[in-house]
Amino acid sequence: MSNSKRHLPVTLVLLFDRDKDQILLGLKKRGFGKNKWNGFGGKLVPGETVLQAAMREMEEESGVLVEESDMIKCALLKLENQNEVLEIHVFKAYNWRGNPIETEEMAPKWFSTKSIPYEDMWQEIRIWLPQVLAGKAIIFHALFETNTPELMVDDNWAVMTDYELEVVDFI
Ligand SMILES: Nc1ncnc2c1[nH]c(=O)n2[C@H]1C[C@H](O)[C@@H](COP(=O)(O)OP(=O)(O)OP(=O)(O)O)O1
Repeated sequence: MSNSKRHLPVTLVLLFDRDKDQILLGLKKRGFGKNKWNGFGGKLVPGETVLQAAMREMEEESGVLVEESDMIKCALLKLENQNEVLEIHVFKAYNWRGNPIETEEMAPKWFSTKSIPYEDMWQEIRIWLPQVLAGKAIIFHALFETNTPELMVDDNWAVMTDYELEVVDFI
């Protein structure tokens, strides 16, 4: 991987109801990734840590509050194209406060972990999410070819050409 490329950190939070064996996903209503199901997250605002951004984006997009101590880092995704590297810091959580609500950005819905709508999600998630569902912590690095002038690795424009997935003890 080239270190000279711009690195863009973003967050992603996956909420799990262990009793029902369900995961909370949101249907993105606007902008980048519109009409895809995903966890909740986004870009950092200046001065914010990754963890603070994860908590803020979770609450803004779903109405659900996850305490810092309940955020469990479970994956680091490095999605690289010819221009930059999108670094997605993924947290899982089993405890939260509040009920998921529809927001301007996301429409939330609980899914059984056995019927995740992979066909309507980002192309890379079907590779790494099963590892997280199996309780593993992972580092995932994928290369994309894109014809867009800047990131993103939007699969309307980009094709994943290679990837490696490493199971780790701690991220
Ligand atoms: N392949 C890919 N490209 C881009 N983003 C993602 C993926 N896979 C993913 O899982 N994601 C995640 C990473 C983030 O959680 C979101 C994208 O964040 P985005 O909605 O652009 O950030 P916001 O800060 O919320 O931006 P605004 O929509 O408010 O402008 O998808």
